[in-house]
Amino acid sequence: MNSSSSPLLATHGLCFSFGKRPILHDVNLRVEPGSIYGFLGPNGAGKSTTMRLLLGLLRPAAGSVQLFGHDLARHRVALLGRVGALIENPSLYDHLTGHENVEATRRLRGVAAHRTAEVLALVGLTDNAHRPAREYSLGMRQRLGLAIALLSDPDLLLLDEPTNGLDPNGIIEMRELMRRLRQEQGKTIVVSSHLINEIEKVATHVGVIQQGRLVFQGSLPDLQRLQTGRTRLVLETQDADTCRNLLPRLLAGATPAGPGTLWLPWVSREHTAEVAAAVTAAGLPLYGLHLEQPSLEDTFLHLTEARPTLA
Ligand SMILES: Nc1ncnc2c1ncn2[C@@H]1O[C@H](COP(=O)(O)OP(=O)(O)OP(=O)(O)O)[C@@H](O)[C@H]1O
Repeated sequence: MNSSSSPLLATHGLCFSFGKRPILHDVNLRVEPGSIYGFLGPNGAGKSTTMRLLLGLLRPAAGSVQLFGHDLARHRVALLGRVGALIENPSLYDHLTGHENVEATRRLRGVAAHRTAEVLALVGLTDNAHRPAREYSLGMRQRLGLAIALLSDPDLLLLDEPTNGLDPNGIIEMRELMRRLRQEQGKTIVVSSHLINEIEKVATHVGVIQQGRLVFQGSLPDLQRLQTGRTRLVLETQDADTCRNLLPRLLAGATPAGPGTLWLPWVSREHTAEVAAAVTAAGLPLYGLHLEQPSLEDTFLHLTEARPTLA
């Protein structure tokens, strides 16, 4: 991550507890301007709680939130004026049309009248703007919620699981919308999810939270490099234990993965050749030797299962 530019959003040692129960521990987020920051973590990891802290809806037990280089606690109103949020399902008036829903908030917030048509166009709802919201699909409701969040033309968008419950089409539309908002409107977006496969399609940067701790933060290529680093060599033989006992030095790092299967961390082509030669020389059958690269999802699960060391 480019550490020379100043982040648009940063948290410093953010801690939070619900009553006596600690929920977030020393979370240091860093979101660069113009990025789509995928905030990933399994259910209950603390994503929504973090989002609420970023919006000043909860007060940290320790640590601070900086938005646009300023302390949120000290300049709450001014800073949050530059943030749009979609937290949970948007609360809409079902009997009003999409257009009327946007208008209701626009008037309340004193935003210029031309913004209504603009935000409806941005989220692709112009053609359906005059239908009642109760006729909208979940995806359309989410986009209407986003339109409302965009009214004041915020620099930063905080979207908490915006694709939750959407059908595949709705997910694609939301993803394309996020991309467009970044590329054409210059928005910075923090989007939470529990699905790496979803986030890797849209995010430029990723933060992984597990049990209230940030266990990884970096660019998407950083995460992909971590995945490559977990490539393993799969050795198929008659009996994995015998093989390990006969070649203790060479197979010291091997993990049994089945009666006749060993996993080894991948080192090099030469090492692979050495393993093949040694197994054969020891008189053991070599049924197979191949490389296996874990999926990004495997790497994500590994991160969220392992204890934190990478943040
Ligand atoms: N109001 C509350 N009072 C007490 N505990 C809470 C409250 N809200 C959330 N929690 C607990 O805080 C932890 C973090 O919850 P949070 O909603 O932030 O997780 P999450 O990562 O957003 O997961 P999910 O996707 O399931 O919402 C969970 O263990 C949850 O049970």
